[in-house]
This record gives sequence, structure tokens and C-alpha cells, in this order.
Amino acid sequence: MKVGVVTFPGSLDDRDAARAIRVAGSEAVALWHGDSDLAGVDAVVLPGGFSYGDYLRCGAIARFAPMMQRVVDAANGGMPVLGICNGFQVLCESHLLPGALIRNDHQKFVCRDQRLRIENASTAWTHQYEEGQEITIVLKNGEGGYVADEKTLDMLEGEGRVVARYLDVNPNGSMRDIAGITNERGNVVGLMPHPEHCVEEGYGPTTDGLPFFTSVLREMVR
Ligand SMILES: NC(=O)CC[C@H](N)C(=O)O
Repeated sequence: MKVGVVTFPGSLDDRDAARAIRVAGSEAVALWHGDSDLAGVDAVVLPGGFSYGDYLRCGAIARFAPMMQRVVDAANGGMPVLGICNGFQVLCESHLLPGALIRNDHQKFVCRDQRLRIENASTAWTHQYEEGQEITIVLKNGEGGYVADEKTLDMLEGEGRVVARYLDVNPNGSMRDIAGITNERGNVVGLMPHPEHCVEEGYGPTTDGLPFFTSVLREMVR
């Protein structure tokens, strides 16, 4: 299986995302923001970082990249797309996911090992977890506060579209402790913490992030 990783100017975690994809058993394909050919990939990861220097708002400029027009079309056609941190911000800015990520409520960049509960283990990126499974992966963001209006939040909860929730500490003021959400179809997932940094023994606090990448690999035969 081929999983594309889009690099924008200012992307930081594209190499780790590619490595996580390979560790899980897929082929990682580098996709450049300015190109508009998906190169035959079966899924896409939008990695973390500071696309376009976070100017204006995180993800606001990346949304207009030529490659993003292709990704939006492919996602609407059912292709699995995972946005990690800055990638989650790009997915909200692209309207593939509802709501927005705003500056952390304490106004500081946060970097910590974060405990989460997987709330939805049926998406393209989470079906190798158990529903309710508690994991610890790293978190690092400046604009990670998830916000949406009450109606949208109720809709996300009612439809089981909250994918992961913060446990112990809400690190950024996210409404209803939301760490990740999915679209109606379950192929597009946005997640604020970083599973790609937690896939190998000896690097990161755990290997709890690996099932995101094995899920999409098995998605093709599910
Ligand atoms: N780790 C990241 O992807 C950071 C995303 C974004 N630049 C922020 O600070 O919120």
C-alpha cells in the first residue's frame, strides 16, 4: 500500500510520518505541496509542523496549496486522510472537518506526553485499537484548542465522531476534551497529538501510535 505524505514549506514531521508508515509496513511516498498529482497513493498523511510559518492562522495558507485541492477531492471520494496536529489544522481550514483549532487557552506552546482515550475504533485510521483504549503519545502545539459551536459539538458526540479525548489534563482548552475527530464517512481523521513519534521502542514514551498506521494498511482489506 502507498501512503503519501505532503510536505509544505515549514513542515516538520513529514520524515517521522514517512518512517511510521514504513514501520507499519506500507510504502511512503513524498508529495510536494506545489504539485497536483497524487502519484497513485492509496491514502494521505498531512504531517505536523509550521506550514507557511503559521502566518495568518495555522493551516490557513496550506489549504490553498495545489496538492490540497487534490487531497480534498480524494478525501471526498473516500480516500483515507490523516491530519496530525498542523495537518488537523489544515483539514479544518479545508472544511474536510468541522470546527477550528485556536491558540491554547494558556497562550503557551505545550509539549508533553499525553494520555488519551480512543473513543471511535471504527475509522480508517483507528480500527486496530479497542474502543475505550487508553494510550499515551506526545503532544506539541501552540494552537491546539478545538472549538466548534454547541450544535456541531453535539452532532460530533451524537454521531460518535469524537475519535480521541484528552485524559488527566486538558492541555490546550479544547472543548469537551476533544483531541481528534472524524468526518461522517470515517475516512478523514484529524488528531492534535502525534502518533508518528510513538511507533518504535526507544523513541518516544510508548509505541501506542503505531495502530494509526497499521489501521490504514489493513483498511484496504477490511
Ligand atoms: N506540532 C505541530 O504540528 C504544531 C502545529 C502548529 N504549528 C501549532 O503550533 O499549533
